[in-house]
Amino acid sequence: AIYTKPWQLPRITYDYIIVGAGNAGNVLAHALSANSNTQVLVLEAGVSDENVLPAIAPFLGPSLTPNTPYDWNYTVAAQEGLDNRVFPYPRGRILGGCTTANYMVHHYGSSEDYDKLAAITGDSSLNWSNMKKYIQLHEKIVPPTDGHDTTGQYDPSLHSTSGQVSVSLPGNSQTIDAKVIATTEEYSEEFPFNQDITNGNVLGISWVQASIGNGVRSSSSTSYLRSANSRPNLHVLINATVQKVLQTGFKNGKPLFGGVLFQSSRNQFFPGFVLATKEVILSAGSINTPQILLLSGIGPRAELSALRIPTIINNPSVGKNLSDHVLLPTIFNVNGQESLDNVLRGGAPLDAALNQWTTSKTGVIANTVTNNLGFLRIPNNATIFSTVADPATGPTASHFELIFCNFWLNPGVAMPATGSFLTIIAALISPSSRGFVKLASDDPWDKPIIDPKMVTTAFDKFALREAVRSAKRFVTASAWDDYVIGPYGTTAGETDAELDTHVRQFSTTVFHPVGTASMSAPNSGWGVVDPNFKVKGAEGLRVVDASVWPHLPNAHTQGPTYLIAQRAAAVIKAGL
Ligand SMILES: Cc1cc2nc3c(=O)[nH]c(=O)nc-3n(C[C@H](O)[C@H](O)[C@H](O)COP(=O)(O)OP(=O)(O)OC[C@H]3O[C@@H](n4cnc5c(N)ncnc54)[C@H](O)[C@@H]3O)c2cc1C
Repeated sequence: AIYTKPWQLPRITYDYIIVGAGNAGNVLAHALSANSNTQVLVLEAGVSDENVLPAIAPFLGPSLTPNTPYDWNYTVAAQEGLDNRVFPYPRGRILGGCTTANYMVHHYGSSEDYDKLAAITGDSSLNWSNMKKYIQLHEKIVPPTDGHDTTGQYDPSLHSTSGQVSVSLPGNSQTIDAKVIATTEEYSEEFPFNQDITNGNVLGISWVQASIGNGVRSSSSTSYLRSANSRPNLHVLINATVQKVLQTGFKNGKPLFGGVLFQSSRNQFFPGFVLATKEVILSAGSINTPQILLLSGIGPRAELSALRIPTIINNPSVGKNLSDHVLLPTIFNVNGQESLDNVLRGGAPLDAALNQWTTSKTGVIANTVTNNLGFLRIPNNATIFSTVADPATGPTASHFELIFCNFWLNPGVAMPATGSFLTIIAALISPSSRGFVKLASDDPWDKPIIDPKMVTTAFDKFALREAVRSAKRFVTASAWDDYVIGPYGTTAGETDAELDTHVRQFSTTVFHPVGTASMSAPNSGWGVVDPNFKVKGAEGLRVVDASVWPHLPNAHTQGPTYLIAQRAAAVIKAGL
């Protein structure tokens, strides 16, 4: 059941307490409560997702963030690599977490992302050949809402029809789709068609798979949580912001964390207190998980002491190693009225689209923001590799991604009042820049300092320049001849200096932070959790969310987080 007030909770002692009903947290809630003798509590800071229209209607999803009641409303520290700009850093604060607030692109990444994780941790069960089996438990592939023939657009043999989260091909075809696919035929060497990246090879241009079923969003809340919610042994408390985990004793000579303090609001005088007899599991995401660890006295001693927080476990890695995919719009002026810009400008076209979705769950609103994307590599003989090591997770992993959007998309920059646009987002997939999350104070209600240090390395600058050049080459294929008029604004830059200016002025985030509670080998000198997700130096405490990825996967991060959470559920159930 879902409770809204702390005093409604039927118990104060549970077997497992999960912090965060997000992407990973709801997978664990579903898996651990499957045993009716196991008492499970989930504490979620955010609000209910019920009847929140933009959380249901896919194309409205981007309006859930930034700066709304459903967002943690973070901003990044001034980014020195980006002209010291400050911009929003959205995170879902709602049942389902980021899976309720995200843009629904859904896939798992490169086999090399998992094989590298296995190599780093020394645990072969994290390699792709083992991890891909969790797709069966996780995913339920369903037909697109427009019912079109998907033959050749994906490989059914790689997918599951019996899991929890609905996944589908685009449900609303667009004018640019055929041009993208025609380009993969004309320029098949540089931009090959890849039928389905679920096979672990991401390189090439593909049809998007999205966490959408029957024209509505499928989140960890509408799937995993909803299907477990009637179990009497699963309690979920929303509006409950965890302040810290508490040491309740010692076990095996290590501090044991068996208690959790939470508040409904900053003004609540007595915090709520609950106890876990087995484990506390932090699934609060890449920003809030390190925040809670630090507030609990687990982190770099010098940083904690400066804020008068007693250090229980001195671990310099907590909050460090933050990395994120960089989002850089490359925008083109295009002919005609068939882009979606008129829908986005509101008025009659938007009303008609909303009406169609309300009555039939079809049309523009039933779809996410893109129908095609591609993962690409910088050539092996590129000059940059004579001075820096390749940061990709492997030789068949990518350096950048192109995402094709049939409209103006430039976060934080208002769209022009007239005109039609094509945006090819160039996303940096293998950044070598690393940043951090740290506390601003010892007050759990103060926002942490988030500094991803975007585009602060020579590789990242090089890769983004090449990504823009790649996007511009893409639209020189003949399919675009009568459509693309030319690059808009600073997308037109040709020289390195011009493109660097474009990068500094318009780069933001694809919202994929990872690494702040990195997984590493049990006895390595860095990292926060071991390969079984246990916090190093602690008893009774695990971290299971995107923060454990030591490197960014070649994917939008919900799919890899779902697989990691499935793995964690198996590990916990096996008593590892
Ligand atoms: C705007 C946006 C668009 C995105 N688009 C995509 C996309 O198209 N495809 C894709 O694959 N990925 C996308 N992502 C990223 C992806 O959704 C996330 O990386 C992933 O879901 C993170 O999972 P998580 O379990 O680590 O954290 P989350 O899903 O964020 O879950 C953390 C949960 O913990 C709760 N919480 C945090 N602190 C506390 C506390 N102190 N007490 C109690 N509860 C707490 C949060 O409210 C949240 O519900 C997007 C993200 C955003 C924000």
